[in-house]
Amino acid sequence: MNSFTPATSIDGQAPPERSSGDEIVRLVDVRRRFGATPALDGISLTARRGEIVGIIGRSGAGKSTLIRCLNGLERADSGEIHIEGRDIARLSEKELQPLRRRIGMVFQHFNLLSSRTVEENIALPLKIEGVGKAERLQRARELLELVGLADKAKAYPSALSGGQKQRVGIARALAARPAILLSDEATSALDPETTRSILALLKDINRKLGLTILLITHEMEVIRSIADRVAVIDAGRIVEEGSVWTVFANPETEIAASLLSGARPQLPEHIAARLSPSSGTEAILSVDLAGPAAQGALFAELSAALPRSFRLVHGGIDHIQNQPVARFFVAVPTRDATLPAQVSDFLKARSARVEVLGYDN
Ligand SMILES: Nc1ncnc2c1ncn2[C@@H]1O[C@H](COP(=O)(O)OP(=O)(O)OP(=O)(O)O)[C@@H](O)[C@H]1O
Repeated sequence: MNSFTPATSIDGQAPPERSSGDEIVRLVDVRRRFGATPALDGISLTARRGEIVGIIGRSGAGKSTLIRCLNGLERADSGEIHIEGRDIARLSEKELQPLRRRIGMVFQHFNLLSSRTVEENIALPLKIEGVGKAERLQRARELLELVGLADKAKAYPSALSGGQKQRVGIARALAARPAILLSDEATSALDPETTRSILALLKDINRKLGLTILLITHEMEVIRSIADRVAVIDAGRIVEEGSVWTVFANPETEIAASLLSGARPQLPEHIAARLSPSSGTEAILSVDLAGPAAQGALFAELSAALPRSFRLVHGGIDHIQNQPVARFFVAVPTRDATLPAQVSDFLKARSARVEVLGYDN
């Protein structure tokens, strides 16, 4: 794990406290159309200071358009885009410049300049701002320390691994002390282990600097690891939004459930393939539980109340944002035709979501 200098040595101040009115980003009914395609079809979203908000959607959902509207590279057709209280939709190109510096961008393919050293890459945004050489190199060294690459200041990007390049990309994004870090698929080009270390770095930076992070991704695992809140975007609309653990526990839309499919237990394929919709010796039930409901001895109680009423087929308990999120698949014998309904009623009375998926023999 990397060692970090405290926030005070980076920004000269402690991370700010989060309060309910502390909105850094506020989008109100943002629309952007390309010909007949509504790329953004009325997006409303907020991010508070110090919050990590994940925005997830499939290819073509509107994520890139949303990013370009947020950083002022694209103009929305209508709606409001407030960054730290200022509506950028109403600003001229000149007025936009200083506001753009409030948003640090981290890219999927790092976008480092191969002809510049690591410290020069990090210092570049400050050079463009006219900051003196000594000051910007000092800042670059602080940031290299923060991202765990103090020994790579004089290296060129070609000598770095993908994970190290992304650390440099993150350091560069922080150079101008932004209020928001906009991460555009920052881990999509990295292997799983490097992904974990980059996500851990983003989380540490978020905690230590109190930085707001917007995490744009198509991977639920990324959201699961570090986001506080998630917004699911589809066809230019936010179709679902909530704290990460509640969306994982109870996805309300098909698109969210489908994006989640790799990140939570599914009925094994070979069992799913042979299920009959109407009859069999066992009913196969999915059982979803989360939060306080997942903390009790549910299956022990079920066993005591209805002996030999089920067997566990698959599943487990995850912990997301320190909340238990459980998903099990159970097989209930149908020799007593009322047993599946009895089991289902017992579990539902204890706040489980239960669905009969089909019948097996
Ligand atoms: N410049 C453009 N001209 C025409 N259509 C566009 C343009 N930019 C985006 N679109 C369309 O708008 C919709 C949203 O595209 P966008 O690139 O924002 O999606 P995305 O979620 O970022 O997808 P991906 O993950 O593949 O990058 C798509 O239907 C896309 O074809």
